[in-house]
Amino acid sequence: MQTEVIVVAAGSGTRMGSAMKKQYLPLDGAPILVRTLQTLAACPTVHRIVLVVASEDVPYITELIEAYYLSKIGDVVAGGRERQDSVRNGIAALLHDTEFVAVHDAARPLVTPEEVEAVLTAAKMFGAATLGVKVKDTIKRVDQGQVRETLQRSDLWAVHTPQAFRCEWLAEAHMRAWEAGYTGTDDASLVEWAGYPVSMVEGLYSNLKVTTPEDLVIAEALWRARKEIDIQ
Ligand SMILES: Nc1ccn([C@@H]2O[C@H](COP(=O)(O)OP(=O)(O)OP(=O)(O)O)[C@@H](O)[C@H]2O)c(=O)n1
Ligand SMILES: C[C@](O)(CO)[C@H](O)COP(=O)(O)O
Repeated sequence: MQTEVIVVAAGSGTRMGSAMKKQYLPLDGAPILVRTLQTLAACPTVHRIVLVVASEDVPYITELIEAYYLSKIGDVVAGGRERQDSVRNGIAALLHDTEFVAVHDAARPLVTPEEVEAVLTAAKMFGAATLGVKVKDTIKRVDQGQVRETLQRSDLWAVHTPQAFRCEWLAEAHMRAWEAGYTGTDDASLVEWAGYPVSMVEGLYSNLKVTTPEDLVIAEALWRARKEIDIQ
């Protein structure tokens, strides 16, 4: 059963506000993207990785692949304007016999092989699955500075990546969304919109998305703490 992962790394990292794109900033001495790719390559059920990057970064990515001996990277393709466009370009580069595909943010370098395997296992059982965590804060819906509603926290999950799918479900959802002009901030929402069920797999709070400068400080601390535990 062929399984591929699309890693989306074509964002501009605007909210990080750094001179270098956030996916290339160092995390314990190596670029965030490299940390992410090394973890995915270490997963036994991942056969091949499709890496989506900004077209101007392709020469740098080629250097990174060589310098860090990155394995399982089958294709490097150009990203699009929005994340959804980048995933769609990644889908076009999947092999024809691939049955299951996971989509992962380059900006989530702290994902563990166990999380990747868990979400892939759930997708193989149910067709589509996402990692997520129960929200810890109380969430309110606010409009024009006014609280309109306090949501039932026990129903709410913060959604992470990877998200894994039967390949034809993801491809169909993306194609239909593109035709209909439907947009979503994650791939599961497109698959839900296309009418397919999506299972939730409980992940770790540590699988944060490095988005703003404080996330990088937290990610670095978590990474080092994990390394110390591994050494002991
Ligand atoms: N056009 C885009 C936009 C985003 N991404 C990727 O999607 C993931 C999640 O996106 P986000 O964290 O929002 O990254 P950016 O879009 O780079 O951040 P910002 O919104 O702050 O510019 C990242 O790995 C990012 O590189 C992508 O491949 N193509
Ligand atoms: C896919 C995602 O990481 C799930 O949390 C998130 O939705 C990406 O969001 P962004 O809009 O690209 O920041």
